[in-house]
Amino acid sequence: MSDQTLLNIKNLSTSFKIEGEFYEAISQINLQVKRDQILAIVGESGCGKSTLATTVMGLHDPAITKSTGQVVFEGQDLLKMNEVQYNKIRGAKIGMIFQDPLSALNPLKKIKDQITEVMDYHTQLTEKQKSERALELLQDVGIDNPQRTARQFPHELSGGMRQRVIIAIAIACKPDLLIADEPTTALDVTIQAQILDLIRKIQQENHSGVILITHDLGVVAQTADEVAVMYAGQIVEQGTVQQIFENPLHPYTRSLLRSVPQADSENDELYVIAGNVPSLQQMPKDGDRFAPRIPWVPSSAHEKHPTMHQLSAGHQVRCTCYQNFNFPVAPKGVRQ
Ligand SMILES: Nc1ncnc2c1ncn2[C@@H]1O[C@H](COP(=O)(O)OP(=O)(O)OP(=O)(O)O)[C@@H](O)[C@H]1O
Repeated sequence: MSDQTLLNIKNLSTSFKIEGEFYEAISQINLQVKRDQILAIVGESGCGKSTLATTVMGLHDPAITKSTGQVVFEGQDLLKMNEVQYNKIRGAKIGMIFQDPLSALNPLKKIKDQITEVMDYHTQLTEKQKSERALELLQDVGIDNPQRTARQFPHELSGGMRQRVIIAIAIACKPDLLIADEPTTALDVTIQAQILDLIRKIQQENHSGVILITHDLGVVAQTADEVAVMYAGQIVEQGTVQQIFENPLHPYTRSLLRSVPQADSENDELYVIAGNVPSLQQMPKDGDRFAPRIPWVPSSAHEKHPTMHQLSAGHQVRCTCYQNFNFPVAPKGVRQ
């Protein structure tokens, strides 16, 4: 493990209690995040991306959630921490940017007070210093008139401005690790690009590590260094952004890539991956979890209990099924 590793997730599984039984939402996750690196986690809705983030942040109710494995952050296993210990790290060393800025902000508090609040908890700064820092942060995240925005309430700001405020709060204490869960989903494309540039800029300035959660491969291509593709609670492929985009191997990665609209092929019908991500109670017990959605591939092509295979430095794929087929995503003429 390199010295630059900030977060080392080992065999992490999280289960939720549903009607009295626990069901796994993420299974045996192994991932590392280094300083100066943006790791994207990509997959359709329901694949477990947010569960992974909220497990790292320690945001689950222990009465209905069980996590096993390790989440080693700067040498300490977060899963072993109590709430008091966790609170010292959350917001200070690990910052989180949430998907929906409107619900993440308090509608009744002015923007300045929402930014200084996190400093009340984690710093010894005076009131004056905190106010100055709040204005500085608003400026850092590209807000033109920080004094005015500081006095406003969330509903007075546009979606893009609110997301900038959320980022200001997340970076107020210069965290080593930033977790951004679908940070641009609610924004239009131009603002989306600005917010992604901002996250990249902050990451470079602070030498932090970033986990960027998204269902959007365009966002991944534009922002990430490393990519982990998740399907049904498992990582199915992992590699650098070049490895994943230039040599995708797992049929799920290939399907996701095929379903991205291409600017240069207007006439092609957009590929839609048939079926749905299974619910936790209906998770396949054997075989590749994606197999039911590619029924033209015989089950003999899949490993009974698929494991990760190292293909080249940094590039791993689950299941050996990619070896037997040069997967067309769906053979021509197959009706989905
Ligand atoms: N508290 C919970 N109790 C029971 N099931 C849950 C809970 N939270 C999430 N799940 C289930 O776990 C699975 C993974 O959900 P998760 O939200 O992590 O996926 P996701 O990839 O982040 O999707 P999205 O982008 O829609 O948030 C889903 O089947 C979801 O219904």
